[in-house]
Amino acid sequence: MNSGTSSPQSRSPVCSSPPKYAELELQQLERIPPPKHPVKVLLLENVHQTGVSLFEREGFQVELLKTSLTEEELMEKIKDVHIVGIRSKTQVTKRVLENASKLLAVGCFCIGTDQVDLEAAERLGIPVFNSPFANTRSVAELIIAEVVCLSRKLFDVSKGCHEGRWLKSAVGCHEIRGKTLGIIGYGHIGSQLSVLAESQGMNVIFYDIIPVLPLGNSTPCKSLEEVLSNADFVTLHVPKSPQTANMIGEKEIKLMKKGAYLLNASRGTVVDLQALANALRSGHLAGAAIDVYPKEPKANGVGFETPLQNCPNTILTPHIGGSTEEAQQMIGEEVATALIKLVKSGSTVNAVNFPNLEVPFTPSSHRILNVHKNVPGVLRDINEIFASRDTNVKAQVLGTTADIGYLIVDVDKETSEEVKEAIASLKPSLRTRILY
Ligand SMILES: NC(=O)c1ccc[n+]([C@@H]2O[C@H](COP(=O)([O-])OP(=O)(O)OC[C@H]3O[C@@H](n4cnc5c(N)ncnc54)[C@H](O)[C@@H]3O)[C@@H](O)[C@H]2O)c1
Ligand SMILES: O=C(O)[C@H](O)COP(=O)(O)O
Repeated sequence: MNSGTSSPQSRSPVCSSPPKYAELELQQLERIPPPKHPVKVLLLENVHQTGVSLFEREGFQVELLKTSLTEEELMEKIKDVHIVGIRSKTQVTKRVLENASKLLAVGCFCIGTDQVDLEAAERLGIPVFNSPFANTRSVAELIIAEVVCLSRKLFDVSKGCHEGRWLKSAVGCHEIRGKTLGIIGYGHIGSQLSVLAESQGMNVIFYDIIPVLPLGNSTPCKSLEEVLSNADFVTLHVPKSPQTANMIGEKEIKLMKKGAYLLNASRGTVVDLQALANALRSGHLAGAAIDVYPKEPKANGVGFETPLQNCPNTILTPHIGGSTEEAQQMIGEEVATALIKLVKSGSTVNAVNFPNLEVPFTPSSHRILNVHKNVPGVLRDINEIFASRDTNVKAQVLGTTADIGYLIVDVDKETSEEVKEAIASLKPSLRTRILY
């Protein structure tokens, strides 16, 4: 395993300018006193250097690993970590979270958060952050490229040339203009792709489980089946969920037009790859482009296997939909900024499993945070602790979910360890932290 403290990564010219988004956000935190204790950050899966630099600028101690870790490895490593940053591979399970008594937050440096047990994190008082659309454009562009490549059998003829075979032919090769792209899941990526596809002269139809605004001239369909039976290209942009598990299997592939193409850059659980391989080998489908797999290697190297290997006109990529310098830089900035804000100010804005709260900094205030089980009377008990110590509350904001309450309190006196202990010992308290 390649590891080290803040080991430098290769940087392209597009990433050398200072991150503007982060600058603006972090400037607002400059007046806040630094954290009372050293902050340890563990970053896995080669999180981009922009994130590393932002943490280091705050004086946080960063350890960056190139790969993901197994559950056992992570359980060991996370024990004394305050912030953990992952991408799509690392599974942050309930067991891992229960072993992370110092953990303040999890940062998913990607879109998907299905790799984290969000419910367990919430119940343990740990907010989880992601980057909801920084790699959207990268995925949409990849799909457009693949639609063209599949229509022209580009990978097969290119492979032929590399191997010394000249395979000039127009048979089965088409323009994409006038063809129908069927998008399953019309969220950030699906809708962005819709715009790009129409600009290439494609007709767009789509299916989503919620009502969404059809962009341009795209047409919503009433069912998955309607998209499958009418599209020349079917592309999947749904999240991993129990509803999307194996949503495309033998039955669904049979509904697709003969000679149609299937693309999946969402999650590997969505398509039954053996059924897809059968359809490609039988000639029912004319090609496929697959970026995600039910089981993906935890690090780069050899040994990857899928039933799609050597299927005709089949593009296989190693989960690189969001892997561009632009996307990774933006993700690094966005997620690191959210995590720094959480550490310094308690802000949970954009957390995916937590009440979203933010309280502006006011000089001469002292801030304490408390996460508790959402039961009646907690606020009364906490305020009683302050009142009995002649401490005046200057600002107090509470947000709740069904299970937890998150409280940010600003008071007029520096909070002592004794007061912190009194709050932390309340039965419903999950996590209590003095910020400044
Ligand atoms: N290959 C990559 O590198 C890569 C990069 C980014 C995202 N992704 C994956 O792509 C997924 C989609 O990303 P996004 O940003 O567009 O997410 P999003 O949340 O913006 O959109 C997902 C859409 O799917 C819809 N949906 C959910 N279940 C559905 C179902 N059963 N049938 C039809 N529609 C359904 C939702 O209503 C939503 O509109 C992510 O969850 C992630 O797993 C992969
Ligand atoms: O969820 C995502 O954003 C994508 O799957 C990309 O994940 P990655 O950062 O692990 O490439």
